[in-house]
Amino acid sequence: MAAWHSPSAAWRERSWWGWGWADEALDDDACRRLAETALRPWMPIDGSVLPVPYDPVLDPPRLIPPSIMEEAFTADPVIRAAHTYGKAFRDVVRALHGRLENPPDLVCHPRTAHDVVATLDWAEAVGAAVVPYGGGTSVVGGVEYRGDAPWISLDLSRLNRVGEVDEVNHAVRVQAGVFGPALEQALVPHGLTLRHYPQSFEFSTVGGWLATRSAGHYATGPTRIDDFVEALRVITPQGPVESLRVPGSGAGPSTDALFLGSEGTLGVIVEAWLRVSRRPSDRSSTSVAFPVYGQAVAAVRAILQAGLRPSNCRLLDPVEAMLNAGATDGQARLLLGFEGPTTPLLADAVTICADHGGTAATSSGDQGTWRDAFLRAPYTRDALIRLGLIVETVETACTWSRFDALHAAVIAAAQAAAPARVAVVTCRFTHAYPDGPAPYFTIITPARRGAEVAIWDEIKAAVSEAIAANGGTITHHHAVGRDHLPWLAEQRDPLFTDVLRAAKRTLDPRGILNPGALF
Ligand SMILES: Cc1cc2nc3c(=O)[nH]c(=O)nc-3n(C[C@H](O)[C@H](O)[C@H](O)COP(=O)(O)OP(=O)(O)OC[C@H]3O[C@@H](n4cnc5c(N)ncnc54)[C@H](O)[C@@H]3O)c2cc1C
Repeated sequence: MAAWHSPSAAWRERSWWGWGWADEALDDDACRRLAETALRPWMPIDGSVLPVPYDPVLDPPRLIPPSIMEEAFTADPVIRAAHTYGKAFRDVVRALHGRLENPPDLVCHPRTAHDVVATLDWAEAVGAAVVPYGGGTSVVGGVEYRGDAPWISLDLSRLNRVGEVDEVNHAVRVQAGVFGPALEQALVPHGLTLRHYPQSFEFSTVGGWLATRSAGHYATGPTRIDDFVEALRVITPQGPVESLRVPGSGAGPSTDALFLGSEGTLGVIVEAWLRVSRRPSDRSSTSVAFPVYGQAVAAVRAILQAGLRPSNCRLLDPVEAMLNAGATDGQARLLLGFEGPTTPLLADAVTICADHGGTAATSSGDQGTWRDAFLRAPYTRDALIRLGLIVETVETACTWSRFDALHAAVIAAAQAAAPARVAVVTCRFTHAYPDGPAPYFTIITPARRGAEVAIWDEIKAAVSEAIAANGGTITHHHAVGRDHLPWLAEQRDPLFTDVLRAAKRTLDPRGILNPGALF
């Protein structure tokens, strides 16, 4: 199999069909062991393992690269296959079945902003669609073109320079293709940190975070990427747009706000100034067990509303705590962490938990177990898919007063839509704010081989309806892409959609940028 350019400076093969590094995927024997030891007792599976396909065979590309930029383009089938989908369940299962009906005709790796301009000009001239691609970790069909035109996947991973680190103003200038770890490494010698990165950290890019308005690894905030952006440089088919680098501005609606979350439909983000902060001198953490889930929810709300801002505040329901933190006592777990001179703050939060019936652990063992399970989770997910399970996540945010009903409705909808009504549904808070949580549900259910995507789409539709009916957003941080469009229409005012369409017509009059996403 051809090597695919890795996000780091080194070359390492990334999986073209599944998550992450190819050499970290579970092999057939490991999948079988997983089936025997962990699954058989509670999931009806037959134990067979869907094979990993050989190198993909694709139709020949419909485009010939322009001679002046020939070296930036490739039609290598493995690279085209790798850029066909993102990394959602439905992406992995389709790739495993060899269903690569609409791969990009070409993949382009620009090295400069000028290359981006030239690629957009050329695409307009030949009538090709252009889909910006950062790390390709979208879980909402954000990097998958579903139209008929020939198309180019514009892979920005070679725009990978971390520029000036501005120690005076605590900011860094960074190109959009830089991956999270590379950015953090560049900040370490300056004693600085971004203190914000998505959980797909290793494989997602700065441009991807900005274009999707990713939410960070840390649970409370400021966790929205918007707060970290000082200024942007965006290339649109009509020319570049830049914003002014200032700490704040009341000069009308913000330029950055238009492009943050625009998912590659209005322009290609090529560079950003991001706000950074001093690396914390101190960290403290604990986990708190709660026999009553509702009490745990109330404790999280009380912590946030008391003005405490934990850097980690993840509430795992009892099933999530069992599967991912090894907690077999049937209790929920709150993983709590603070940064900075933190001991009194942690003690305050623990006191609030005790008032709600929580007991703090004497060691932070749960945190370590959970973190290890969490980092391995996408590889395990791919193995479970090969064993015939549907494993997928759904996330939202709602106000505290809506949470109980939304939580119950999502679980009921997933179970009712699952085959034979057998589904494990777990919930954790990835983020929590003074006015509400961001619940993140994991749904595991057996699939009929070959019908996985159709079954999942039914579950997803049922769950999305339940979210909408209970006042939740269709996405807190996974973005809209193509998969969330029907429910976006329910929550976004039509007049505002018209405003966005007008912006699209102005910046991208021929509609070449990521057609079908977000609108
Ligand atoms: C296992 C897993 C864990 C995840 N965990 C998190 C999490 O903790 N928090 C979170 O927020 N998300 C998470 N996600 C979702 C995803 O990782 C994020 O949306 C991430 O920000 C995408 O970054 P990327 O570089 O991979 O972007 P891509 O997937 O390449 O692109 C995403 C979208 O942005 C557009 N885009 C990409 N780069 C640019 C650019 N430079 N200019 C304009 N448009 C661009 C693309 O066209 C596409 O619409 C997770 C996904 C997976 C599979």
